Amino acid sequence: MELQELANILKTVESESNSVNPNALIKGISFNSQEIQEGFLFIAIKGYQQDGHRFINNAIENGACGVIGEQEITDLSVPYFQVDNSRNALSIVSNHFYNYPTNEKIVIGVTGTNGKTSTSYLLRHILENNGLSCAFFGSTKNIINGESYPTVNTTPNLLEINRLLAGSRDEVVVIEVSSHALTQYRVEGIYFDYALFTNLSQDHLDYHGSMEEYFGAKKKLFEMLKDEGKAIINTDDLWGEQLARQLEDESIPTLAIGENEKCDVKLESYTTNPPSLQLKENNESILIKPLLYGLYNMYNIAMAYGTAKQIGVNTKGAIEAVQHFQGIEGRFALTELNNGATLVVDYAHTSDALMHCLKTVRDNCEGNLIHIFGYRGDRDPGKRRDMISISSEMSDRYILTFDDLNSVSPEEMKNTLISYQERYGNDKGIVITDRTLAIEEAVKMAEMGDWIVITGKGHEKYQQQYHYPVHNDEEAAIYLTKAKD
Ligand SMILES: CC(=O)N[C@H]1[C@@H](OP(=O)(O)OP(=O)(O)OC[C@H]2O[C@@H](n3ccc(=O)[nH]c3=O)[C@H](O)[C@@H]2O)O[C@H](CO)[C@@H](O)[C@@H]1O[C@H](C)C(=O)N[C@@H](C)C(=O)N[C@H](CCC(=O)O)C(=O)O
Ligand SMILES: Nc1ncnc2c1ncn2[C@@H]1O[C@H](COP(=O)(O)OP(=O)(O)OP(=O)(O)O)[C@@H](O)[C@H]1O
Repeated sequence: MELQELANILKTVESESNSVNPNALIKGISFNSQEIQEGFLFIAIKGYQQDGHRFINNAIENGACGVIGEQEITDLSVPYFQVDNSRNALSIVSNHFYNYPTNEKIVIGVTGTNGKTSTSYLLRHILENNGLSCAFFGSTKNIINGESYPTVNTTPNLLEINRLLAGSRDEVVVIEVSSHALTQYRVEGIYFDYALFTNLSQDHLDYHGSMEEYFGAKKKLFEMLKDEGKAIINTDDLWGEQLARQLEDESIPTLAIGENEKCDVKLESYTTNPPSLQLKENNESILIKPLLYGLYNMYNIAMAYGTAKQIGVNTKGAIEAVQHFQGIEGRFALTELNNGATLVVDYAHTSDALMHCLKTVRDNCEGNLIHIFGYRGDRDPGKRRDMISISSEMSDRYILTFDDLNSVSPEEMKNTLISYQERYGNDKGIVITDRTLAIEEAVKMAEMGDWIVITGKGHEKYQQQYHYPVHNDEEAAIYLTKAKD
């Protein structure tokens, strides 16, 4: 891509500059001045922490051959292109630079508050087991040509997506699409073949302001469907039902998943212990015996199954694949501990997910349920009261502890935990701020047949250092039960 093409691509004009070579070939793109190399294009983004426009000179010193930004700037030594929205420009330019790699693939976006990762993994597993290679972008990792790559965000920006997809031989790409990504134009310019909506419940209101705005952000995904694309919606969720109605008004084809008789894939019945799911599709009854626990996973399965069928997977192949799916790291991950207790490590960090997780444990646990959880620093405080209410109601004992503190000081989070316990907790609960000491206490309390449930971090490594030298919840519980012997 040549520098002089940019004005056309971005529908803007180049500002006056002393530039020597407007025909220069752009060798790479970055929105981080520190990653700029000779011949790269720098895109200045006004972020939430810093303003990228402040780093334009730094980018030029590092070799930028051109700059895109939102501010009016006239005196740069390289061509400058002023745009209304730099994040959108990043998507537009990266699509041109990499020659629209998503155009070659069946593109599936999965959104919703909970269940994006679970549904996406299930779907990828069904497709891969039925001969369709599938790239994946999500909160745990990205997968291209079967190779895993680390990720910072649930949804990377289009520059990163395109960079990885440029070398992809996969026929399908499944992308977990967060509401942040939709408001930050991270997937702008992708046209989706299928867009999935799992559910919506309170989260991220610190960012979106209200549930209506949060829903509005999620809805953007369905405006990005191809003309022949299809929405796949859990209509048992109230927001899902609303979305389906709106899309019907807009004549966007929808596949409804739920318990209602009118649903295209109907959840006829299910048992959670042992797990089994009876679906009805085109008057045909389909029995699936998955390895996954929890009613919520029956919905995740129905969503993934319905999508795979749309893509052309046959019923038998889809059922077989679901039945062999082993689960996902950090999502209702079960371990039998040395002391005879069962450990569940789960990523639940909303009140809805917590309710589903603890309900699933209750369905399976005959002994006591000991729950350990915390509140993540810098994340929506509006969900905290419901989280403690659910835990204090559904568990036999609970321990409030640290989750990632992010920018919050240990003292402040300690006071928050004590205050929530005093105001909304009950006498089943205690506060032990050090997460590993909290797990040690739970291990001491637990007897044969009890379940210890640790939520919030799932597969993730600890951000802070704790008393015991372990890196995640599962490791901590195993280490501490061994230590108890
Ligand atoms: C609050 C937020 O969403 N931040 C996202 C945003 O970063 P930002 O633009 O605010 O970054 P910034 O630090 O202010 O920097 C502004 C600009 O200056 C540039 N800079 C900075 C320093 C320098 O020396 N030179 C330079 O050029 C930076 O590269 C950047 O372009 O854009 C980045 C690139 O796309 C994201 O990686 C980053 O996600 C951060 C890591 C994050 O934690 N986001 C969370 C809230 C998030 O997006 N979560 C959702 C999942 C939610 C869910 O659970 O469902 C997700 O999709 O991950
Ligand atoms: N369909 C669902 N409905 C409600 N809760 C769910 C559902 N699926 C999963 N959960 C709960 O939410 C937790 C996170 O699941 P998952 O990682 O699939 O969601 P996610 O939407 O990808 O979350 P995040 O965006 O935070 O990564 C699970 O560990 C489980 O407790």
